[in-house]
Amino acid sequence: MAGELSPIDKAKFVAAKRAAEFVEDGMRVGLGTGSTAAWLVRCLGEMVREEGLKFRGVPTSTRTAELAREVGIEVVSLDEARWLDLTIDGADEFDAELNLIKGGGGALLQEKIVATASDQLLVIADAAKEVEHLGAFPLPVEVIPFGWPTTQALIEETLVAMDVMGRGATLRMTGDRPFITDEGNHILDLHLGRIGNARQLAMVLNQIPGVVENGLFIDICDIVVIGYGDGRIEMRDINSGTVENDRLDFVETDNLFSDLGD
Ligand SMILES: O=C[C@H](O)[C@H](O)[C@H](O)COP(=O)(O)O
Repeated sequence: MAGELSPIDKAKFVAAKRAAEFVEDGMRVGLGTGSTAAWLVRCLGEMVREEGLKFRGVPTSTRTAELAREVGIEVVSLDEARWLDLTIDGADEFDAELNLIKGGGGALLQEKIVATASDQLLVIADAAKEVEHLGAFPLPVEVIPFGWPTTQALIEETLVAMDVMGRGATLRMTGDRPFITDEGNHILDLHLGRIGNARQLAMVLNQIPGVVENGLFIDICDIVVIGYGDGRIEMRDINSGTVENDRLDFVETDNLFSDLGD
């Protein structure tokens, strides 16, 4: 139950719980991927079951789609929804301007498409995800399997030319096989350390043949809801410049906590 959660899970949970309050009847909502987004999906499922909330969710991965259906959310595809009122998703890093690194779970492509098709992107994160400069978290780049070593070499040449080489790129693996995304692609993780000009890097990477998308989300996120292990929540809105502080008391919620992980 909530009392048994680690501080990091409590932080993710309170951020997710607060963000779920943004969802209103009739909305079309993008549902992110990852452990924090899984908390959100569980919270929304509870609101559907207990409070009769009626909304349609567009998942950003097969994992999220399965969980959303499991908890009772009406799932529709982006093709059906076309445009979304709101997307709520996690992030691997965010900076003061709410630029993000995403894709630690390999879902960056669908996440970026869904976020860009939304009126608002709200990111939920524990406080440890905030950074001064993006790049300590390896930057995921989705590449098509055909000729991926050549694509990797081109990316590394580009990084050298931009003076952001770090420790180069590695192919993401699952056991002894390359990781495969929902779109059938591979992921190269770029170990950069610090990204000076994230906007420029995001654009340059997508020019390289074989690159499908990169995990830099620049000027896409509107609001971040930051959770802390003691129940505190900080909400920053980049458009209005407002910062709100709140606190959430933990309650026993068997339905939410019976199935940890994502
Ligand atoms: O591909 C995965 C996503 O971008 C996730 O939202 C991101 O990796 C954060 O995941 P988590 O909430 O598990 O830290």
